[in-house]
Amino acid sequence: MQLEANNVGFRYGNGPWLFQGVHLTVEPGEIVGLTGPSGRGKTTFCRILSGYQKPLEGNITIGGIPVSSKGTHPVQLVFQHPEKAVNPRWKMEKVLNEGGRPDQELLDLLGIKQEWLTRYPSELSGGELQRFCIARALGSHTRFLIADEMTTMLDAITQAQLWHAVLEIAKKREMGIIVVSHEAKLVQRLCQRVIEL
Ligand SMILES: Nc1ncnc2c1ncn2[C@@H]1O[C@H](COP(=O)(O)OP(=O)(O)OP(=O)(O)O)[C@@H](O)[C@H]1O
Repeated sequence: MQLEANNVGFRYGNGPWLFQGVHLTVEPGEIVGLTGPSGRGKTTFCRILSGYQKPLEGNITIGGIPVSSKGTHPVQLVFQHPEKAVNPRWKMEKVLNEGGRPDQELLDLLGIKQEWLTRYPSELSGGELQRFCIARALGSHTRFLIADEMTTMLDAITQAQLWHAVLEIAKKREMGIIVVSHEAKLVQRLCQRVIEL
């Protein structure tokens, strides 16, 4: 079942249109890059694809059917700032289980240590926290993952480790991925095709 953006347009309030008439199709298992200059609306588009924001024009479908607003969204978004994506008052075990308990294999692949589970978000590094956000996004209902500058703040070794884990899971589950990144080399290496917003 493919993910489709059909003729999507959006603007904030009465401001100028950020984009209009955007078409995008992502097949299961496909890895697609999304680039464009800063401020063009990539993050906004990602939020629309993953159901956080309604498009003002057009719609988003999976397998030709509009995505239901009920239940776990099949398109999950991981973005650049993990500290903004977690409840600071929840211990990591609770954060992790928000989308259903991930299996141990996934936690091991992402290098999540048991001892981190009893800590609060403020007691982890950005890279450690991002591992949890990725694990949470990779729940069993996820069909498409959107990685919006997901590893931008990480060192090269951690970046490679996390992408290795995500690609392995994606391959196993035939999950599609949209990669948003300013790092042209990363996009080139990971993606089968790249579209410009
Ligand atoms: N909630 C909001 N209300 C009003 N304007 C907003 C809101 N969120 C974002 N914008 C504006 O919309 C434009 C697009 O923002 P967005 O974050 O989607 O762009 P982007 O392409 O992801 O940028 P970058 O590459 O710098 O991350 C920007 O000019 C931003 O200031």
